[in-house]
Amino acid sequence: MRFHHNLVQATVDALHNIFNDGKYADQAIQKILKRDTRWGSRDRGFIAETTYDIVRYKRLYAEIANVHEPFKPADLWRMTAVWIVLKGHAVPAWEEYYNTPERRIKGRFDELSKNRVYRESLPDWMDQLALKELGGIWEKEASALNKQADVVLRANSLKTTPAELKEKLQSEEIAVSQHERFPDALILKERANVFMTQAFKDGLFEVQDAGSQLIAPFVQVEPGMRVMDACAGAGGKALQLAALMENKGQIIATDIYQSKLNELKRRARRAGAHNIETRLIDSTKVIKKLAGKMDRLLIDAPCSGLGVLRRNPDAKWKLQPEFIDEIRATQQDILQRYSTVVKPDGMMVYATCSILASENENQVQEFLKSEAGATFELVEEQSLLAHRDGFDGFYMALMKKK
Ligand SMILES: C[S@@+](CC[C@H](N)C(=O)[O-])C[C@H]1O[C@@H](n2cnc3c(N)ncnc32)[C@H](O)[C@@H]1O
Repeated sequence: MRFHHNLVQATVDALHNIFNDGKYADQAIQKILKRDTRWGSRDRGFIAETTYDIVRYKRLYAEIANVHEPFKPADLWRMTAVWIVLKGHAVPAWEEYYNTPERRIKGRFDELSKNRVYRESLPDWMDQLALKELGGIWEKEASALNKQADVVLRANSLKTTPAELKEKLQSEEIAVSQHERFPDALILKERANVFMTQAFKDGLFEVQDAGSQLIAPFVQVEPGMRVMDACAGAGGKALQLAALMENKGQIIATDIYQSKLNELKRRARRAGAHNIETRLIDSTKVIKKLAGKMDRLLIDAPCSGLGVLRRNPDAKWKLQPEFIDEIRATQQDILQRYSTVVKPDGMMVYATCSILASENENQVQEFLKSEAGATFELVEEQSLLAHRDGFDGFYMALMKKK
């Protein structure tokens, strides 16, 4: 493989923004990619994938390169040299790579790989917490969460079918495959910028992981129902709920951030979803007004995001144990307060993109034992794990109001 100095320089700059300035990896990469309009898709792919790879394996690469945070530019260059050697490529004869100790790098890799926290590049606290909660399967899950995630689309049934979309994408030179477990999902055979396609501009699909696509159907909505999507964010699940409801009935999408709800409205227009109404949660009144009125409630709760590390590897370095404690309290509070909107015989789904029992099953059990939860019964639980199911990690519980 032939390396280009300006592309590695761009990678080093992106890493600086992520590691030293605390920027989110996706945003830092998007910004760097705007730097040179002459870069083609291969160049862009190189910068994005190399940056993500080094973010994923930060602890391992930093240890091998013997560098420490905050990283100086020379340290980041050393980490890219480690990446090049471990990928089996010849190190370019550039000044930054002068005297790269290739044999030592390989030796250190073999030595450090015996220890999971280095091999899978994990903070100690995260490794211990996940081991405590997941037991023996953590080993395999940690490794699966370090694999690059597929790009998965959800065909928007308000406008198209998966078969029709597949053809349209093919005409735009994007090849996709289908998966029997995920009926609306199309998986890209090769990475591409799907947001540039006409099919996207026409609202024929959304980018949504296959695991995430199982949550809205789990809510068992029907056309004409009144449904609340309590933690709607920018609306990934709300748009899918609208499609499942064939635009009939009402979806009340709430969040504590107006900016996310604005983005939801924009996406809904593109998708042709007309039955979504957004409401900002800026006081307790919003929930009180809806008490006992909803046929269905979806709580797609804020969580640690440990199930989606393949997509957000920088979360390994940004997450703190205190945040997970706080988010657990928020999850229980949301369950307690929002569950009041469900009418008798109505149903509620609690979902997260976490793989920790303390954010999932244990939260549901705690809720069911509480006063608010005593009027609900658990119908079904489902969880997805990256190593077992091949997609992101998710949890969902369906509860019925007695
Ligand atoms: C997992 S994300 C939602 C993703 C979204 N449902 C989707 O499918 O794209 C969780 C959301 O909960 C919101 N949130 C956090 N605390 C909340 C609260 N107390 N009430 C409502 N939403 C809240 C966050 O702003 C965030 O958008």
